[in-house]
Parts: sequence; structure tokens; C-alpha cells
Amino acid sequence: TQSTRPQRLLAAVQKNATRGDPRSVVLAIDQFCRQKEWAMNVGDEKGCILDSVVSEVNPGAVLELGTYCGYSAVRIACLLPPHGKIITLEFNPDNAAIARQVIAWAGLEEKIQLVVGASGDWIPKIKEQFGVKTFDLVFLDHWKDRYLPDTKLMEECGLLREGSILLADNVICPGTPDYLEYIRNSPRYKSQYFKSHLEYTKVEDGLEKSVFLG
Ligand SMILES: O=C(NC/C=C/[C@H]1O[C@@H](n2cnc(C(F)(F)F)c2)[C@H](O)[C@@H]1O)c1cc([N+](=O)[O-])cc(O)c1O
Ligand SMILES: [Mg+2]
Repeated sequence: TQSTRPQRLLAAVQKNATRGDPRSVVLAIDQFCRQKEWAMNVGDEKGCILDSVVSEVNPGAVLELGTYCGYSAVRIACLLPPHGKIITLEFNPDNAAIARQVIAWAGLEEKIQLVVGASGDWIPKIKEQFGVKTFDLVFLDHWKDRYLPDTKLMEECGLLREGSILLADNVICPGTPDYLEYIRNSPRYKSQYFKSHLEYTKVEDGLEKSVFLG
């Protein structure tokens, strides 16, 4: 029976990365995606921008929407301060199963809490379920038509505080026009665009970094 792309990506990690070495996991995925098979990880170029934002924010609590195979969860988790944690939401149980194994290979199970389900169901429950007050950083990388409704839901559920940072992938390609329009015109956010390229390609894409002003 035919394997899936996430299964082939996991096999490349288990073949080429060192157990317990998160950076070797990141490198193995980027090499697999450049040399063998494109996959929708944030990738190495935008990943460097993500790294610099994570290092600058030095977040105790991170929320990621869209785990996929766990590439960005691993990339973020290895930059967190000692008690920092990331909660990452994944809708597709098959993707979640692969991501768990990628996260385990990196040795980051203690830092990364993977939750399977829909954002609309989970965002209202996160505070009580995980004892989180607010998030210092949110990385949006899930379905592009969910960025705006989920941002509004996070506001309504009090998951953002003055100074919380939202970092959104793919604001150019595939694009998140309604999210960009909202976040750039809202008096409650200060936004900055980081121009880059779609992972593993020369196509323009970028990350939008927005500070919630409260
Ligand atoms: O479609 C793209 N990404 C969609 C990503 C989708 C991933 O996010 C999960 N999810 C859905 N809801 C939730 C939550 F959190 F709500 F529960 C999590 C989905 O199951 C999937 O694994 C994409 C496409 C391209 N591209 O070039 O086509 C490039 C990229 O970087 C991309 O991110
Ligand atoms: Mg993306």
C-alpha cells in the first residue's frame, strides 16, 4: 500500500536525524523537502525569521495553529526558555500521529503539547484545560481561511494580552487577504511584514508579525 508524504517525511527524519537533536531533525526535513519532495513546512528561509521572533519574544507560552508534521513546533520548542511550553493544534489525526513521532525523535515531548481537534472547539477550552492565562506568541500556519475567525476567537476568549505577538505564515502565498486586511487596519494591532519566499521555492511569500495592543 502507498505511503503518504508525512510518512515519507518521518522516514527521512528517522534515517537522517540524530535522536534527541532537534536541529538535526529540522535539517533532515529541510533536506528532504529540497531534494526529494516539497512539503508545506515553514521551511529554512522563513524559519530563520521565525527563530528571530521567538528569540526576541522569549515566550513562556506559545500557541501554534497547524502542526502538520511538527517542523515548526520543533523549531520553536528548541528556542524556548527552560519552563517555556508550546501547545500545537492539529485537526488531522494522521498528521498528528506523524508529528508526535517527529517531536519524539527530537526529544521535545516535554516542551510540546500536541492537541488533536478543531480550533473552534479547542480555543475556547485552552485556558481551563491547560492552565494557560494568555499566550506570549501565537504562530498561525493552518487553513488560511481560519486565520481571521480564529484570531477573533482568541481575542474573545481572552487568550491575548497587551504585547502578545501573532506571527502568521503564508500571508502572500497561498495568501490570507481577509486576515491581512483586518490585522493591518485594526487599531488593536501594530503589524510588520517580513518579506521572504514560499518554502523551498523562489515564489514570494512572507510572515506578518502583529503585536496585540490590548
Ligand atoms: O495550506 C497550507 N497550510 C494549511 C495547513 C493545514 C494544516 O493545519 C491543520 N489544521 C487545521 N486546523 C487546525 C487547527 F489548528 F485549527 F486545529 C490545524 C491541518 O490538519 C493541516 O495539517 C499551506 C499551503 C502552502 N502552499 O504553498 O500551498 C504553503 C504553506 O506554508 C501552507 O501552510
Ligand atoms: Mg505555512
